[in-house]
Amino acid sequence: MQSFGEMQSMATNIFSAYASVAASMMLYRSMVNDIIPEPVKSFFYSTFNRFFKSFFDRFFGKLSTHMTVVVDEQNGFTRNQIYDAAETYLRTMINPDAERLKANKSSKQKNISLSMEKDQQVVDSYKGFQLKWQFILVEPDGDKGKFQAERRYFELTFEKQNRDIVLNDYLPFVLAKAKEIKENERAVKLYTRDCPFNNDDEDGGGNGGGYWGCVNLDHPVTFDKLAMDPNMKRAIIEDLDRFVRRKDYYRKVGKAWKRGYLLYGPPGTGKSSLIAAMANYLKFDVYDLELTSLYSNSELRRILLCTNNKSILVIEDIDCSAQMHDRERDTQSDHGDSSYTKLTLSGLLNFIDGLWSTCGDERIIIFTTNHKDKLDPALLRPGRMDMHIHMGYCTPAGFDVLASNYLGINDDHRLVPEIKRLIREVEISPAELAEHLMRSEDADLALEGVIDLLKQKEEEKNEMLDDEKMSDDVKENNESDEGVDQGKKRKSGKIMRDLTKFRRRPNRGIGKRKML
Ligand SMILES: Nc1ncnc2c1ncn2[C@@H]1O[C@H](COP(=O)(O)OP(=O)(O)OP(=O)(O)O)[C@@H](O)[C@H]1O
Ligand SMILES: [Mg+2]
Repeated sequence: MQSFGEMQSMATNIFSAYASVAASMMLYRSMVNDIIPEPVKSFFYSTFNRFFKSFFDRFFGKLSTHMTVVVDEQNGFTRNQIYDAAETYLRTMINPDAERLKANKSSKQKNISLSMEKDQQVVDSYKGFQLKWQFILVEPDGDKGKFQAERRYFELTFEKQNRDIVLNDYLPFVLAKAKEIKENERAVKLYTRDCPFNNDDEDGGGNGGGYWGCVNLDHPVTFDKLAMDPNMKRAIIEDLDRFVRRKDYYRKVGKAWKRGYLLYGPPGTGKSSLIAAMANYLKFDVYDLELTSLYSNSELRRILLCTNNKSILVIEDIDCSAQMHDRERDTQSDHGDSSYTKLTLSGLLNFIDGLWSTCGDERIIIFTTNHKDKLDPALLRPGRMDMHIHMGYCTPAGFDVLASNYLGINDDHRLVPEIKRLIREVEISPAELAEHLMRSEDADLALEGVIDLLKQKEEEKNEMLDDEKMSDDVKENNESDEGVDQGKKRKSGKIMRDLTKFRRRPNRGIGKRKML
């Protein structure tokens, strides 16, 4: 057995032999350079270099305690997933003191990301040992490489004894981590049928052959910004979490990996905002489907089949499905063709339950309505929509969220108790409150404006109650007093008319706001 010193001197001898051979070759090269034709020369040089390189690699490789895994960008004609994952993962590991960095941003990303420069190294540690990543970029070789692409790869170097852990644990860990980073970086998209843009050029999918246009859904709303019942909010978040982690469970019970929500409540109570919060939370794209723009079940099927996984299909104001039945008659008369499949609510529901549910994964469907009572019973039958969520008028707890969100104040502000008292008395939507809270940057002024608004609503409510009481009294008198004169009768009729007029008055100040 040779000692380390002997091995070292042997290596030195071999190295000096290589150096002298290389020097002679240089001399020889310059002598024969002019005589030997180019193709013969290049064959000779490459064979020579390859021979010595593999000899030295093999010799010193045996002595080294480290090993290197090469992760090439390309795997034949396809991309190497480990390379892509390493690139993403290493972005988060780049040394803050690095002198050179590369900055990138694609249309799919929300923020700028950094990547490694040529020959840059990153040291990572995993389960108590260290690994070194190095990014290598080999540019094409002069004229010879005119038609070659540059070669990019990572070298991952670590101690040989950790080989199994690196291959079986560390690399899968890098793959999983990169997936997580990509999900977080990804901009959520809003797809609509009438959008002329398609900001989805990178993966080429998603626009369904032109059926959908899309833009980034840059809606800043998150669950903590939503004024709604805290228990309901928690229940929704838990439901979403359970849904996304139960892939295997859905498979096991033989159910499509889909979830349906029905959001109902008056205008301006946050139904559309809740959808945006769900999309931001799950990083799911949103497909906003306007049913009134469709004329047949087959058209509906085509566009629904062109939606991606991990998405939310939104059908707002589903109570307008009544119009679908009317349209059914219209199209029948227009086409005069009984084989033409008109768009019907049952067509939509059957498709969602049937074919659409068998293709694709992680799909959410959300219907919204201002009038749950007007909905077709088919939509409300048990099992159709998994969760019915009521978005109601603002509560005192909801006001705390709005006040902190819009004015940065909490409930120890002197005007807040009065506002909360009034909110308990009257019906006001978060949208209407939000609009008043934004009217001044001065919290006192904004809150005083809110108090005025609430007092006005309280007054109207009291007036209405008085009118109601009066009309009940008049009715009672009319019934009991047979000899009531005509003048009194006219008066009672007027009160009744006024009251009906008042009741029919639209919810003032609350416009129909479409957010998505
Ligand atoms: N619950 C809420 N929490 C926070 N802000 C809200 C809430 N509800 C409404 N808002 C504010 O009011 C605006 C309009 O609300 P949104 O469009 O979500 O209401 P909606 O229930 O969808 O109304 P519609 O029935 O008219 O579609 C939102 O952009 C948001 O600023
Ligand atoms: Mg809405």
